Amino acid sequence: MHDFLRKLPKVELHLHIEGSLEPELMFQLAKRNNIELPYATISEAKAAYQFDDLQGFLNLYYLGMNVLRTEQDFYDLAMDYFKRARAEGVVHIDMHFDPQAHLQRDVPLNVVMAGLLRAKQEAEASLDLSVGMIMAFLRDRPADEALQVLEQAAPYWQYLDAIGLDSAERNNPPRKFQALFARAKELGLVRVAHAGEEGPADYIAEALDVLDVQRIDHGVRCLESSDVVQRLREQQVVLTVCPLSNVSLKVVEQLRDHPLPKLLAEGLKVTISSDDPAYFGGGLLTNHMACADAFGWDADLFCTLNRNAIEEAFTNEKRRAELLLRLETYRV
Ligand code: HPA
Ligand SMILES: [Zn+2]
Repeated sequence: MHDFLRKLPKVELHLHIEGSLEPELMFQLAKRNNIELPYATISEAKAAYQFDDLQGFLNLYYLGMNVLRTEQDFYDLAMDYFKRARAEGVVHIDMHFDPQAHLQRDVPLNVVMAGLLRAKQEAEASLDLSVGMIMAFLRDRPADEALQVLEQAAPYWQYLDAIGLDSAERNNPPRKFQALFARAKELGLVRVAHAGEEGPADYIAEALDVLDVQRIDHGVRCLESSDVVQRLREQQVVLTVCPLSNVSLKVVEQLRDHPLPKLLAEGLKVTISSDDPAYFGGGLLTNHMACADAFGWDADLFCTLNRNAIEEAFTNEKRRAELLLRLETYRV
């Protein structure tokens, strides 16, 4: 099965590019930019990646990205991940990025966008990898700051596939960002949001009702409400489930306890993603392999999960048709 999964054309809809920053690159960029790291060695950094919850992870995630300063840094960050993912058989990535986390450190939006867009264009031209762009807003920051950043991003609206909502979920309900999401809708931007990772099932319903999102990132806690499950099933709202992330952040104790089999049994539109691969023990292939080991899934199921992801990916219809064909050809 592992060999099948390695070659399977895989698509991930939920990846934070800043969470793909491997300690090796973090050390290189720290040196290049003359920045002191809180870790003496690469192995010390890796050893620190033990989390009790989402907040524990976010603290190190925001610390790590402090090495990102120049356009070249953002290009290197993204291209490093794109090459690694492509070598693992990934053919499309919808990439979240967190402008507020960089603006707070006085890294301007044009630096972030120029680096990421250059990497995207190069990946699409030369790596046979398509990339969607999701500008994410930090839900533990003020709502009016998010609105200002969206307005400030006007020159880049044309390059965005969607806006997203991430960071600390508890006590930051979707409704806090009603105005932001209404503005994004007015601009014709697609909307997605993290909901039901650490927050309750209510937040999933609220993200659908108040933010009018097209996707739910994570969403695993939907199982706590049969109403929410029914709704997700009826509307076939895609869930971007991140198995190894959920284990690392103790949403579940171990992968065998993960609700993925239940989500599938409920008839939900499930996909698999890596979330923050540098922090959670591996990329999309590793997540697939871990699920194969934990749940004994067959090839058909993995094809279905990736077909779901292709159907929902932020790409053009030509690329979508090409990826669907490639998946079907691989299956037989
Ligand atoms: O898993 C996550 N959840 C919420 N916010 C995040 N920002 C990066 N990764 C995550
Ligand atoms: Zn996430």
